[in-house]
Amino acid sequence: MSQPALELRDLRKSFGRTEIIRGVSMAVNPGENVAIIGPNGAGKSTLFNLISGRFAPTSGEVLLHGQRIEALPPYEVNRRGLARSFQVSNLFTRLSVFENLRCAVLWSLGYRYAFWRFLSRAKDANDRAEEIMRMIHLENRRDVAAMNLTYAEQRALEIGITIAGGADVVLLDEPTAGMSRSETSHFIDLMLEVTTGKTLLTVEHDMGVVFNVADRIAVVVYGEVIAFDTPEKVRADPKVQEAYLGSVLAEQAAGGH
Ligand SMILES: Nc1ncnc2c1ncn2[C@@H]1O[C@H](COP(=O)(O)OP(=O)(O)OP(=O)(O)O)[C@@H](O)[C@H]1O
Repeated sequence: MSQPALELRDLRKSFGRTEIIRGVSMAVNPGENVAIIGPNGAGKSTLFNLISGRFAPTSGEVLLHGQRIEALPPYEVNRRGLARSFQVSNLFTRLSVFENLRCAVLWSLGYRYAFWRFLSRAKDANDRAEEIMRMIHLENRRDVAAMNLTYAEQRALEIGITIAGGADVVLLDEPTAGMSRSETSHFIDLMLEVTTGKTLLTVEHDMGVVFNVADRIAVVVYGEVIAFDTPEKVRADPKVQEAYLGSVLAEQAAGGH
């Protein structure tokens, strides 16, 4: 068995007296595509914040390729190969597609600290930005300001920015939120294409996407992972049906979201 790409060991987080993450342990294999689902307020975003270094856990461990990272700041976690996108847009709205990508590449290379190195390696950064732009199919929108892109294009650009530094573990927070059915299906294809070979964790509310795309699904309810298994097993799990899926699937079948 290979070493997990990402492992959580009895992770806990309290805000004040309230324990929000209540002993989460899970191991994600290299190249695996894991969806995290659960009711609003269950702690999914908090879990992402703990993994990506935005919050320090109250106790427990986070291991990236076997190395503990729970005490590291986000930029250091990022440097070690874990990147995260946000629910709220992370784009420089007045900069073009290409400029946004180039900023992300330069940032990931650490050139913000050394201007002379920046100059000597600027061509590499430009080449990499062009390459990512092609990967996310935005080469025809190269010089368009991010604020003038369609919503789906903005989300594609965000994925490009997230992977710009070459991270091999990628966390995406609600990547298809706010998209129409057809936008979602295009976007999922793109997401899978650009993250091929990478370990992918998504927080996702669209159960159609989750059950079609994920290798395994972690169900978070009230700060605990109550199930972490293949889509078939999670769907059939009575605990999951009772705590979450029963009501959500009924709601989505009725046309809600
Ligand atoms: N910085 C914070 N300080 C205090 N409480 C917080 C903080 N961040 C989150 N919480 C609380 O932790 C709980 C879990 O929130 P979280 O955003 O992680 O849930 P979620 O599963 O991502 O929900 P959603 O699906 O609505 O995004 C909520 O009750 C929230 O109010």
